[in-house]
Amino acid sequence: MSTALAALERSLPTQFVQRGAVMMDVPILQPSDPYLDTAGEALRRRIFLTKGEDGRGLCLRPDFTIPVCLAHIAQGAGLPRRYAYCGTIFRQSGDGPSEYPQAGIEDLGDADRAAADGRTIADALGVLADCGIDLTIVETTVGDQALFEQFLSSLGLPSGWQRRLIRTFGHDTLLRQALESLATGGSRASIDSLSPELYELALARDLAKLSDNIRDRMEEGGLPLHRGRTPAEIAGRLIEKVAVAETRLDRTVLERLRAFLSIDCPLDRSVDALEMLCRESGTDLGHSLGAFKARGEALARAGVDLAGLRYRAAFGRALDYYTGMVFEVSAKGQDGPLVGGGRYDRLVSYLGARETIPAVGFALWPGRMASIASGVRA
Ligand SMILES: N[C@@H](Cc1c[nH]c[nH+]1)C(=O)O
Repeated sequence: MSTALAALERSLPTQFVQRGAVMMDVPILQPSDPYLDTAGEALRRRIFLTKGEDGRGLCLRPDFTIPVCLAHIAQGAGLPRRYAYCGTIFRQSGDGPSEYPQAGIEDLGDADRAAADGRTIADALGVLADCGIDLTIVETTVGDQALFEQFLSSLGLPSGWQRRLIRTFGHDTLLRQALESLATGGSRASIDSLSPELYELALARDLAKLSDNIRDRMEEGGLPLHRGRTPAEIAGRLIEKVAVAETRLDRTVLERLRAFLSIDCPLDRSVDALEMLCRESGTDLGHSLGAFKARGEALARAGVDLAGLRYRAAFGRALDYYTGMVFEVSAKGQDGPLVGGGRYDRLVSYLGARETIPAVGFALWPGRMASIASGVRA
């Protein structure tokens, strides 16, 4: 290990504790289901999977966010609480290494979401600076999953399309392709093999008749039996699929979506840009825009210069658990982020907590930091 990396790994826990976090150790071997359900396509493919003696799916931890939340639930600790970690994560990669150091802070249970978001970005930048990274050579990009979802719902797209677009958020190419098929009705191929009878019932959104028809076909053995899916569930999906395939987006709606996605400006100008778009297109971003503004103010109060951050409406992170702010810090000219993080308000209850727990965090990549750091500050 390089001496720069070893020095970083020694200093990061102290820096986290100074920022009010408690260090947490989590096992390397983790249950795989939470990752398979929430990690998003890009990460899912890179997970090292195995099985326990009892057949339970396990994996080598591909990040710390999920294990930290699971450990928090298991310990039943009080909230709010900031957890920190520094250790190895495992992600398969074709040519490069598959083990990397990762360190970070997860902030659980702070109901003041704007303040917690602001503190997260401020801490991420503060830690980089304290590790000897010149902040003039880094670029911070901020996006907002909730704002994107709110904008989609304001367009009145069928829910299947909204879900499809939400899944592509954070993958620029997939998002472009999805917009392309929305413009041309290009996803019809996905329903070409559907029988005319099923197609008509799905198009008419006749759930009862469609379910009956599917049940009959299943009983006759005409359709493969999907383990665990009822005829009504299959019918519901089919209705959605046909609606998605049949939607060709109205030009003006598509232009509004493209105009939103093309917003790319310094963060201090983002509220003006969003408000102008809303005014021009008659869109109401409601509560999400309010939360976005409050976050900007909290960031400024936390000492972050908003003019130095970039807001990109199409910026998302390729993990499915995010629900609000997402961000990355990268060194200009270097591949891969130094820091990545965001808000994930649904994850902790999904993992088993009884109540909804607001949560936000960031992870640092010490290997990348070591190659550009000029030395940890004493
Ligand atoms: N676990 C995420 C980063 C993160 C921490 N907290 C929230 N997001 C990653 O590995 O990219």
